[in-house]
Amino acid sequence: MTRVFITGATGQDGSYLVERLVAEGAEVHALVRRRFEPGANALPSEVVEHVADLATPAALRDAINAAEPDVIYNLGGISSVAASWADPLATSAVTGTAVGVILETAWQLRTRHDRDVRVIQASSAEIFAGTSIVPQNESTPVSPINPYGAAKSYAAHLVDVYRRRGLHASSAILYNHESPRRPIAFVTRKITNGAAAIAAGTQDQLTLGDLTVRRDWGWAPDFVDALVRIASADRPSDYVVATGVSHTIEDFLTAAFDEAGIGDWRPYVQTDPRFIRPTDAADLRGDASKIAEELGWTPSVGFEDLVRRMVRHDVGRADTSVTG
Ligand SMILES: C[C@H]1O[C@H](OP(=O)(O)OP(=O)(O)OC[C@H]2O[C@@H](n3cnc4c(=O)[nH]c(N)nc43)[C@H](O)[C@@H]2O)[C@@H](O)[C@@H](O)C1=O
Repeated sequence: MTRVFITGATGQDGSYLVERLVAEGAEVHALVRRRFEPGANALPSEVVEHVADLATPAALRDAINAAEPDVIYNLGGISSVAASWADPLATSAVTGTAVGVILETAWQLRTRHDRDVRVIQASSAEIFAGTSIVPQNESTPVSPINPYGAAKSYAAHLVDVYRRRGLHASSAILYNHESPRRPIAFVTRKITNGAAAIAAGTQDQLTLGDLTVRRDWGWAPDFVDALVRIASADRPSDYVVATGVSHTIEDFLTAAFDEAGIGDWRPYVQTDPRFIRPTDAADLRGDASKIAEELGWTPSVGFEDLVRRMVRHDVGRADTSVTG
C-alpha cells in the first residue's frame, strides 16, 4: 500500500486529492495547522492527521518522519497572490522555505530507508508572471513579480536542485484551477457567488479589480489528476498543467451572469482600486503539450463548462449572501 503525505489537505486541491487517494486505497497522512481549521474541507475518517505549521521546520520534519511516506504532495502554503502582498515574510516561510525542509527530509528518509521517496511540488504559473512570452512552457524563463511568485520560484529551483541530487522530485506548474470548493477570495468564486446572490436578490453589486487580465482557468479535479500522474511517472520532471486557453475577467463575468439568468453584468459590477494589484500579469496561458505527450494528461472540462458548474453550485446553495 502506498503511504502518502499531503500538505494543504483541507484546501481545494488537497480535498480532491485526499478523496481520490483514499478511494484508491492509499494510506493517507495529512498535515493540518490545527484541528478544526475554520473554512477547511473536512478530512475523511481514514486519514491520519499530523498537526504542524509549515512555518515551523522542526515540527514539519517530525510530521514527515512520523508518517514515513512513499510520496509527499506539497499543496500547502499561502496560495493567494493578494495575501502574499499583505505578508511577504510569512509567504517566504510557508510557500518557499518549507519546501526546502520537505525536500531535505525526503532526501534523508530515502537515504535512511534506501528506498524511493517522491516529492510533488504544487508550483504556479505565477513563476512566469513577468514574461511577455505567451503561452508559457517549461522552458520559459522564471520571472516572478510578486512575493507569492518569488517564493514559488525559489521552491521550483530547490526542487530542481534535489532532483539533480537524485531525488524523485517534480514541480507541477499549475495554472489557475477552480471549482465550487474555491474560496471566495479568488476571483472566479467571487464572481459565481456574486452572480448567484444578485440573481437571488440578496446582493446588489459586485466589486472587482482589473477586468482586462487574462487567465487560463481549468477544472481543479483535472489538475489533481495531473499531480497523481506526475507522482507515478518513472522519471521526475517539471510539467506545465494548463488548458491552453485564456479568457478575460469580463469573459468570466459574461458567462457567469448568463448562467445565473442575468443578461448584462455591467449594471451590477463596479471596480475598486482596492482589488487592483501593485503588479499583475496581463496574460498567463500555459502550453501543456509536455504532460500531454509524456503522461497522457489533457483537461476534461473547458471554460464554459467550468463556469456553468460553479454557478449552478452557487445558485443551488441556500445562502448566497456571503461576499468577498
Ligand atoms: C496560478 C495562481 O492562480 C491563483 O492566483 P491568482 O491568479 O492570483 O487568482 P485570483 O483569482 O485571486 O486572481 C486572478 C486574476 O483576477 C484579477 N482580479 C480582478 N478583480 C479581482 C478581485 O476582485 N479579486 C481577486 N482575487 N482577483 C481579482 C487578479 O488581479 C488576477 O489577475 C491561485 O491559485 C494561486 O495559488 C496560483 O498559483
